[in-house]
Amino acid sequence: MNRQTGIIGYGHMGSMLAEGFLASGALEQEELVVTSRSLTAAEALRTRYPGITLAADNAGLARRCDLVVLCVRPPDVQRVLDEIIPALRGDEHLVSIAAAPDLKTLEDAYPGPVTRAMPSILSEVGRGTTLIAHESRTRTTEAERVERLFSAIGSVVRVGEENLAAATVISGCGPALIAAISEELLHAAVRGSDLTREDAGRLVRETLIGTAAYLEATGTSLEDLIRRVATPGGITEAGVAALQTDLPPVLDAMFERMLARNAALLSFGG
Ligand SMILES: NC(=O)C1=CN([C@@H]2O[C@H](COP(=O)(O)OP(=O)(O)OC[C@H]3O[C@@H](n4cnc5c(N)ncnc54)[C@H](O)[C@@H]3O)[C@@H](O)[C@H]2O)C=CC1
Ligand SMILES: O=C(O)[C@@H]1CCC=N1
Repeated sequence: MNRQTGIIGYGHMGSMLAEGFLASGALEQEELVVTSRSLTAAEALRTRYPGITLAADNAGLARRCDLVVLCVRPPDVQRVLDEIIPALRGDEHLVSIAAAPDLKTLEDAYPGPVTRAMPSILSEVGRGTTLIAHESRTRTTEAERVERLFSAIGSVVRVGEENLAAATVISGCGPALIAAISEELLHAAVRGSDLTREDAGRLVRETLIGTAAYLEATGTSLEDLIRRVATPGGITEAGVAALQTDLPPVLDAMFERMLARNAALLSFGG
């Protein structure tokens, strides 16, 4: 039986997964096949890992692999499925990392085992969580193989598909959300003081990195961290109180918009 793993779409995520699976040793070079609309970027990977295969097209990749990971954007998924399904026997494991379509659509399109995996860019540094939702046809051995693969680049959390969108907001989208909030802190400091953008930016970045390191090293909860920094009657307390009053409706609206966007992607089938 063919045991090669295929990655279709060598963009931000596809390249991160290919690099991570190879660097961690989760896949041997000979076990990986990659294809994409343009193979230029993947050719650089093959220079470093000469044993990998670059397939000329998606159907060619599908014919070689028993595990196929779709790493294209939601609007491109259907076209890729149309190309690969005729080339698959029907027992290969199809894994989609796209925000859409949902498992039901994938399951209706393809008779074999199907899984949705939602990685995070943080797996590029080994610190991301991949959310995994398997459909009912996926057998334990197949589920475990996929989870082992993604565990090599970070942690894996199984979620029911009904919670995948909400969990994606936190883990998959989270790095961008935290970066956007940090950027707003930077802008507020520049608007409200004589700090230069460069100085405020450096402080925000160091504080962000330091906060993550502190949480990790001490195991402190977010709530306790707030208590440790916010001296009673001090300046942090004033800022935290402002955030606790004004942020919940902002974040509720953000969450709602993100889930609505996710639902729209799902209803277009991508
Ligand atoms: N960027 C992120 O942090 C995350 C993205 N995702 C999902 O991952 C998927 C990919 O996202 P990115 O890597 O950010 O996008 P991207 O645009 O960087 O990469 C997509 C790649 O697919 C290739 N492609 C497009 N059509 C193709 C086709 N017909 N055949 C073969 N290759 C094709 C493109 O050339 C490109 O290299 C999306 O569906 C997204 O929902 C999931 C979790 C996190
Ligand atoms: O923004 C997106 O749609 C993708 C899914 C999770 C992170 N990036």
